[in-house]
Amino acid sequence: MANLVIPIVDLSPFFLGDEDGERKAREMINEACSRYGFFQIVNHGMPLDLMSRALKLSKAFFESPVEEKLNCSPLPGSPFPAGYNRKPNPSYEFAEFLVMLQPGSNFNVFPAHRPQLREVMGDLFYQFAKIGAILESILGDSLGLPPSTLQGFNNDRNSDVLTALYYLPATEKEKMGINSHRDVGCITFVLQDEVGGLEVQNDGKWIPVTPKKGALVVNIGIILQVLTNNKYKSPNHRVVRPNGRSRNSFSFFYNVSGEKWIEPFPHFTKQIDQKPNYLGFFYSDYLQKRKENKLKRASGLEDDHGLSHFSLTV
Ligand SMILES: O=C(O)CCC(=O)C(=O)O
Ligand SMILES: [Fe+2]
Repeated sequence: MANLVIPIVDLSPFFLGDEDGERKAREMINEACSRYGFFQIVNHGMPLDLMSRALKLSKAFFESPVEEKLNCSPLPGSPFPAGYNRKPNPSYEFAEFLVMLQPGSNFNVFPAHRPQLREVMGDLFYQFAKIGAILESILGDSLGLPPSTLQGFNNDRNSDVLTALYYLPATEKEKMGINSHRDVGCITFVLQDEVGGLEVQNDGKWIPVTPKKGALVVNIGIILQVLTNNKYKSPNHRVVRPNGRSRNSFSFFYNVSGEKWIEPFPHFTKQIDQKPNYLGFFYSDYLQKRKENKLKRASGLEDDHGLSHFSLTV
């Protein structure tokens, strides 16, 4: 059986105004989102030296003494765990992460004597948000939506989140970095180092998302799956920790705000005579359901990512 490979899409036609190239890239993206919900992009506009500097600086932070890292613990009263977090050990998964909200948020916590890390994450945040806007417009066109439909819907950038992640090498007993999950939000971008370990589920099989220098991984979030009435998939993915090496990565969640009402766009329901697969819901209600389900998962009960609560088809 042929090995399944997550497609790599060259975005340069969109910067060069090459219409034929744009059309081909859109077709590839449309196919990738319908089939896998995952693809990689190259020539996306993010400076390559920023990408490698960011990976280097975050690795140095995670490899610093634990007291230094704990000094960056989330502030009391923070609505979101901005700052340094680690999963309790032993746990069913293992990763350490540093969460950043919008640059300028009073809840952001960075190591005081690593100003370069703050700066590089600020730059990364800005670049990811820029690519998010570009990609959102490309996705809207791939989906055949009227211009600016997605941008008009998702026009508040205050809920975007950047996370630096660090995975220790696998041990004899444990090799899961992040368990199988689907991402919240609209679009997730991942910048991974060269080590590997990210996998996406397709037809019950786990497919590696092989690192490619200079590439960013794009992953469809649950909200886009609902808005497109399942035309685009938000797939399960996980990180398996490598043997003998640590791994580091960044994820950027191009999110929607909690007050947003989410329901399938009419373009994918009544305009094409299809029944909606989901009830409408406020995004914050979905996040609450997801949290409850995560607690169930931690205690070994089944997890359904909170979405089945709003599903009309299961
Ligand atoms: O570290 C990675 O490659 C991906 C992490 C991930 O899936 C997430 O942050 O949601
Ligand atoms: Fe994820």
